[in-house]
Amino acid sequence: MTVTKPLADFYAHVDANEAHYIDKLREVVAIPSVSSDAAYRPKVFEMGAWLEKEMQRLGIQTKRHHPGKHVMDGQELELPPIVIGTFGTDPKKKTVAVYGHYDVQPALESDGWDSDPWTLTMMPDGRMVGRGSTDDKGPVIGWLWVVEAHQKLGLELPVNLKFVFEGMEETGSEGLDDMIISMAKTEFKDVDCVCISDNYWLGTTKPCVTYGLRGISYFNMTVQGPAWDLHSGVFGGTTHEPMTDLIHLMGRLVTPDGTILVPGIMENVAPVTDAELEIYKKLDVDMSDIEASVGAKTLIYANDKSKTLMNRWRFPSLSLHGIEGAFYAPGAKTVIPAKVTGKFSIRSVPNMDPKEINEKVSKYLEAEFAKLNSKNKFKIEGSHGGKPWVGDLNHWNYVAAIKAVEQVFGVTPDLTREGGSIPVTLTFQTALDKSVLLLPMGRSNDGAHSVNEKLDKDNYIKGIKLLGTYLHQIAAIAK
Ligand SMILES: NCC(=O)N[C@@H](Cc1c[nH]cn1)C(=O)O
Ligand SMILES: [Zn+2]
Ligand SMILES: [Zn+2]
Repeated sequence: MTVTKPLADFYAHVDANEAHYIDKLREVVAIPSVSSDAAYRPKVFEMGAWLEKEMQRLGIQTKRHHPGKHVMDGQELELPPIVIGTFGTDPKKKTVAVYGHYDVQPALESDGWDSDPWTLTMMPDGRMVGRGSTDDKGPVIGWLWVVEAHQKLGLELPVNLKFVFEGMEETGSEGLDDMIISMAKTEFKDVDCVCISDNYWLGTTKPCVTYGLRGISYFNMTVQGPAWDLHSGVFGGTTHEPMTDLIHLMGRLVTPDGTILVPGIMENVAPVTDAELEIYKKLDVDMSDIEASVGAKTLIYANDKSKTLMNRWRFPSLSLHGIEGAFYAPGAKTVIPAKVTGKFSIRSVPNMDPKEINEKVSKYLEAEFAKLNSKNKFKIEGSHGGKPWVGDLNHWNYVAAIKAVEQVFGVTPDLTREGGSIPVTLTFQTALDKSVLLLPMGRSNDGAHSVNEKLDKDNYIKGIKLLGTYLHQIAAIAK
């Protein structure tokens, strides 16, 4: 594919500024903007302020939207600002809305990291290791470098941009949906399409364009018994133990082969069509890549690529995440915890309704708890959620993204769905009535949410080129 002079200049500039982009990634990784932990909330604000300052330096007009307060860990906390940026308002140009998040998942070196999660560590093979490198700080700042490169080159950006960067994505995107809905006819009235770079390639070598996400319904169930923690030598065998009840209930949610045991949960999942089966058979995925991302030979359908991808993308799954209040430190403390909270989530797919999921899960667990004849107290609560999303692959937004991948990488991208959730995606699509697509920067083995999260240098640099090329393609196609 021929590359126009402005894009050739843009690519050369991006290559020449690699060290600057890496320095900036180092700066943002060093801000532990963990949204799920009250103790880190000032750091989330610091990261929002960093972005705002950087955007202002580039001449992007910024506004802060304050979603208000929420309660976390028993504390009332200010929600971090949603940073809205406007770059260009030329009515002759298309306006592309770009969404990303500046919060990250928690990370402790003791979880098994090989280096400090908050120090970007450059590996000889090109991996840049650090929390948030791929999810989602690398892609978020990548958009800024597209603007910066055009400015430095004196090149006009062929589209207007509307940035939406939030600091609560990893913890339920509180306040974001309401903001987008309320500003659909004002702030976002000129938006023509939406692009989100916050997911991963299917494998490690071929880029993709993504048109679907699963939804999520996250639950906390609490069993409370004794007024305080007890000595198991004194009270073991004489009192109902919260942990025993909880483990029983957690074991009633899902089988080891992933079958969800909540009655009726699969009712609304559309049956797989023959046409769909064909799509999955044709997908070019290497099972060993998926196995390598797991880091062990534990795949349920190790020899069946279609089943593996369908269970990731188009069937629901239920995962058990943790138990708050349980003893988990090294050593042998003989405690009976007084109160424990089990955390689990269901990834949902089209036609499943979050309200119905909540009702079915609550009714089932309450009935299962009643069967235990325990004198402990039980409570089940839905904490946060989001609906699944599927986009229209035939829209010009997708044509532009596919062409951009072909131009930068010389291959036609995989067209993928994704098992993770970005609740705002569907909100953008429905509230603005515009096409939304996902254009990822990172690879399948980046380890988002896991230990040793990384972004490969090559993906970062080519990713910046990809995001810029996509904007040029939008301008060229959508005239
Ligand atoms: N990169 C998207 C992502 O990681 N999304 C999270 C969203 C979420 C929901 N609850 C907690 N985090 C995901 O887990 O899919
Ligand atoms: Zn993310
Ligand atoms: Zn994430």
